Amino acid sequence: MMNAPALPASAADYIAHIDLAFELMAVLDASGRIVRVNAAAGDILGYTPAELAGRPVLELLHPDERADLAALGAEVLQGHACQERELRWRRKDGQPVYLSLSACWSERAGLVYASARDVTAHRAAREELKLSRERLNAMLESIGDAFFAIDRDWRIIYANRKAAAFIGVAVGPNVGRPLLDVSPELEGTPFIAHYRQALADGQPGFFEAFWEPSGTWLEVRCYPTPDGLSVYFHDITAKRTALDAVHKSEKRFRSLFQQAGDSIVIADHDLRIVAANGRACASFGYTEAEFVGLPVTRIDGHHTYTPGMLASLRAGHTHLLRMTKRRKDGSRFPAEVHVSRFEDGGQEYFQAIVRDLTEREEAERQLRASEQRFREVIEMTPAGYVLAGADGRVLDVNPALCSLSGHAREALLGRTLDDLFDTFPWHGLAAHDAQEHVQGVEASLRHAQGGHVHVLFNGSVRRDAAGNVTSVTGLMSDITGRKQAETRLQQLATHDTLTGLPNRALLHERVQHMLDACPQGRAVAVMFLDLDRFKEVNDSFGHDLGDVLLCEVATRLRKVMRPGDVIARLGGDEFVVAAECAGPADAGAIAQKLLDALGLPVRVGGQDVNAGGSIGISLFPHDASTRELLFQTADTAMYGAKRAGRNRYRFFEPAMTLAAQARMALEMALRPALARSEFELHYQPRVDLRTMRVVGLEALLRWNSADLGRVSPGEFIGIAEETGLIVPIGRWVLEEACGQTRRLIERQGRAIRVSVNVSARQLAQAGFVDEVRDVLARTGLPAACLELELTESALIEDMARTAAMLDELRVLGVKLAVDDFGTGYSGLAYLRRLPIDILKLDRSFVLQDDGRISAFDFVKAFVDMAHALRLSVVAEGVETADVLEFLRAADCDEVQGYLMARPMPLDALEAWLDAATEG
Ligand SMILES: Nc1nc2c(ncn2[C@@H]2O[C@@H]3COP(=O)(O)O[C@H]4[C@@H](O)[C@H](n5cnc6c(=O)[nH]c(N)nc65)O[C@@H]4COP(=O)(O)O[C@H]3[C@H]2O)c(=O)[nH]1
Repeated sequence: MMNAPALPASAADYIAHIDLAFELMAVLDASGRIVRVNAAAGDILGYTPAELAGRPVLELLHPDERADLAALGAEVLQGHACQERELRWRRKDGQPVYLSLSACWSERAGLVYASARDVTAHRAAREELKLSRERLNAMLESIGDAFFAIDRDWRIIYANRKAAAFIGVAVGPNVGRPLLDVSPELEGTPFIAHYRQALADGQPGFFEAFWEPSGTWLEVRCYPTPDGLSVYFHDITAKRTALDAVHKSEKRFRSLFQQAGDSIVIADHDLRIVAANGRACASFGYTEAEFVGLPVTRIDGHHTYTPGMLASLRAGHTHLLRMTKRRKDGSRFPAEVHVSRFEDGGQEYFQAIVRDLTEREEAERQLRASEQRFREVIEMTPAGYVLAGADGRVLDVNPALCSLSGHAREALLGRTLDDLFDTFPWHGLAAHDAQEHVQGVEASLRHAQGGHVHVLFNGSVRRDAAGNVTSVTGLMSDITGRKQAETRLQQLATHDTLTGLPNRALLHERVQHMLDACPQGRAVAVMFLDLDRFKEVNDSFGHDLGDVLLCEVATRLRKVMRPGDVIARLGGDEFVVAAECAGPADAGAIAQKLLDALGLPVRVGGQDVNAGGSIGISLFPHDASTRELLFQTADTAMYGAKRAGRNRYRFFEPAMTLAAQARMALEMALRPALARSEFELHYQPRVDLRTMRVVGLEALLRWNSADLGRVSPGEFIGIAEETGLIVPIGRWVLEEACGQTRRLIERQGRAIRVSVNVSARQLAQAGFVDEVRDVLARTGLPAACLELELTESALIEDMARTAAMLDELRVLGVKLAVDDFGTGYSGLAYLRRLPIDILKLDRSFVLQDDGRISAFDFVKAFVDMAHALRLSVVAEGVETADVLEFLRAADCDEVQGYLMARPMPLDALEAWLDAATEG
């Protein structure tokens, strides 16, 4: 023991007392050296107090802890007391010992007072407790179930992770919090009710409940503990789902059983019914209760479950039977029964599924009746019917198809549709995507005798569930008649009915096609052909024979032209020919061939007639670049040919267009000419050949156009006739001629006959006779002084009507002359039927083309014949004395011509007459 400051006596007592303490108590100086320790140091550290006195306290400490103690010592020296700091010390025997140290600094004493409690055992126990808690936790974490514990205040004491996953109770942060704060969803659930119950009763609880938030079924066990409540819960969702499924399936099965469309009856080993569904009750008339215990024979029309069948059922077979079943009221019904056997719970059962066939048999009966009706309809229908399989082979036909095709039924069966039809309208029939139906398709059926029959085909296919064609049905009606009518209609619409040649519409189409296809360097010639003498033939022989001529012309044109060429008739005597050729030379050759063909005489009405023709040619692309222009120019060229003297062909020339334009200008000028008083009459005397006295005058129209100057009748009369202007002009001429002649007669004091030209258009006017009568009445000219000159063609246009009209004129007293006689086709014979007085021989009748006088005998015979018919003969265009003599010798009656006088105005004529009379 070191020298220590003396303690007061009471302190000695105190020390004695301290020595008795179990705790180690020590006094240290400021440097940490032990001043004094009590006796407990021996027990705790193994040192006697003497051994420890004077030693630095740090030496007693475990080396690891020295730094801590040094820091602690520094704090204590600054006046901070140290409380219960656990530090590891080392006993004298080297064993560690844990001391809980408290120390304080006494400023006054300049000493540190320290006490230390041996906590080694306590610390070991604490460690042990901690370990055991960790083991428990590990165990609780490792169990598959969820677990949590709450105290009596419902505060969470512990929750494993599983529990957290289930109820949202996280382990760490929520320990100590009230359960319902952490998981408010629990409120009002069976869980809370059960926990309360267990806490209240002190009895463990067990229940299953559904935990909505996680969608899980939980099996829950809760155990009251002294602290509160421990709760385990186990996820039984899978089990519950499986159970539910079983329940549901059972329920479904039950409902299926009950609601099955067929009756289901289950019988036990003794063949007594143990169950029957709703349908069975409805079908058989028993209630479910009545069924139970009923022997199956009560519902069977006859005994079904024979030993043989039972054995077969027991061998695992099922049976499908067609039988009669019996209801409770004894009535019976046909049924199809499916019988089987099964075991349940070691018991044997028989099940019968009974399908009531009453409706099906009725439906089958109706189907048979409907099939029968269908058969009858098919047999009777006039439409051909064919049924073929997927391979197109004929399976069935009706009599109509036999008669349509000319084959017997047996000959048709087994053939393919392709054999049957020339062209079968339905391609790819067997293909998956073949059309379901075809309707109104035209097809051509092969006939047994060769040839084919046009039919209108309707068909449909049948398919199996996989969409494959299983059969084909077709119905067809004969449309040969309709087809012929269509062809005929087509022919009529595109062809001329008389000659069978294409008409205008088809001509346009064909020529257009030719133009479109015309190769570079080639040409298309379009020729307009007009018969020169058709009108005369028609007029002379009538329309029927005119038609004969047209047909003959068509035939000849066909013969001349090649197959690819186009020949058409536009109407009347107008034909058009079109051909592809090299150029003008070819076209000319073709035209000449045509003219040659037309030049040959045609036998019409017992006479040879020379039709002749005029052809206008236009060449594509030289003359015209479009079809329209090509036709126009060919037409113009044709008029050119006609004007050039007929029976010839002319190529189109641009000048022709000018001529046509000139003609148009003439027409425009002619229209107002009458109103503008541009006309006047000239008169040409007619002389009696025997006396050479003037016996008459011919009134000849003259036009002094304000625009065009003097225009000769040869230029405008034709246009006036074509346009109909000749009617009012002719009326004016008649009135003017009659009036002037009456005044002339008055002045001359002798009868002079005036001859007025009347055109066919005038004669065709219904009121012509009245017009003549009125003019005579108005002008006062005696009817005998008026002679009407009519052309041959005007006379014979409508013979019957003309004859009647001429008779009326004759009755009036007017003389009738036939003008230009000899230029037409009329023979003398027809004149006998008409009241004609005078024949005016055309100049060409007397003179040949080259100016030579015709054969005397010919003219003489003609004049004699006219005289025999009591007709006087006037010769026109007498220019020379030779001709005059010739005519005199031929016994001609009167003459007219430049030799005597030219046509002249009235005043000049009067002077001429006066001079002649005087002469
Ligand atoms: N080369 C020649 N010719 C002679 C001779 N003597 C008379 N002529 C002409 O011969 C024509 C006779 O008249 P047409 O045959 O009736 O022929 C007439 C007649 O068909 C028609 N025409 C004239 N005036 C009328 C009329 O008022 N009404 C109708 N519808 N036609 C008329 O016009 C035609 C031509 O009349 P024009 O030019 O006046 O021509 C007249 C006349 O001038 C002759 O010696 N040599």
